[in-house]
Amino acid sequence: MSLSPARITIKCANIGLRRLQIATCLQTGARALNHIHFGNRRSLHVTSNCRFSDDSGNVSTLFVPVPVKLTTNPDDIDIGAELTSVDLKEKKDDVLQILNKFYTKREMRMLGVEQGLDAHLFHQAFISFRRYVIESEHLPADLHIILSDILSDSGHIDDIFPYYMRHAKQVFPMLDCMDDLKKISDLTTPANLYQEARAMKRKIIFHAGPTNSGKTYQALERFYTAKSGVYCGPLKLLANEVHQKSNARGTKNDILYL
Ligand SMILES: Nc1ncnc2c1ncn2[C@@H]1O[C@H](COP(=O)(O)OP(=O)(O)OP(=O)(O)O)[C@@H](O)[C@H]1O
Repeated sequence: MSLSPARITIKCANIGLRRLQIATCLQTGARALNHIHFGNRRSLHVTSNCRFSDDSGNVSTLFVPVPVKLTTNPDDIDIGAELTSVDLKEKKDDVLQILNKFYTKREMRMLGVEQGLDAHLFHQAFISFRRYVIESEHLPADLHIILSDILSDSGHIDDIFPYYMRHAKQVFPMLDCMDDLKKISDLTTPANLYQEARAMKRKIIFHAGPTNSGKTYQALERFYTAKSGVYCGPLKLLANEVHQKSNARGTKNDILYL
């Protein structure tokens, strides 16, 4: 994106709050930060004495399962059924039994944990997987064959795991990038963030003072007269106000809502 005027007014919306919530939980394993608000124009207040509504205090409850599309076109060729001559829909109850056995196996849970699925995620992914298997018009051939083999006692229930996991990663795509997610959400050592920017020689003027003492006023006066600058504000209204005032004073700037 190219922004021609030298000034940009940014309104920081809620986009960061969920990240902060996840970050805090990932780092501390603590309860969610349910109240985050900007009390005045310069300070971010965080209240951390609230619990998750389910009271589990578990970061995985923050991840919302992605619905997986069922295969619903009955005209598509069911390769699995053609190869195995087994119609899984006719054996729905048996398939359900197999899936439920799979779900209750401790070894499967432990394998799940190794892949980043705690009890909550394992359960959520299983509900989606079971629905996918039972309600799809037909299944991918490999999964169909595995289930047919298990039904005929020539396969083992544990063989389901890779297919369950493949599904789980569709339901929870973050499973493939949990390490990266933890890294970018790491707010525990702010001094190590933005190393390139910190390496630059910069002059930082910190305005401290009581409410209504003119901190924003002084900073904005400097903003209006500087060669370039960015104003970041917590409210759309504030960003609009600064944007309009700045333009009215002949200091052209763009506004960007995040
Ligand atoms: N030197 C000044 N000349 C004219 N008006 C001023 C001056 N300093 C402050 N004001 C006005 O006083 C009001 C409060 O100032 P400002 O918003 O800058 O205070 P603040 O310290 O940033 O407050 P807060 O802590 O609530 O954010 C504003 O309406 C501002 O325009």
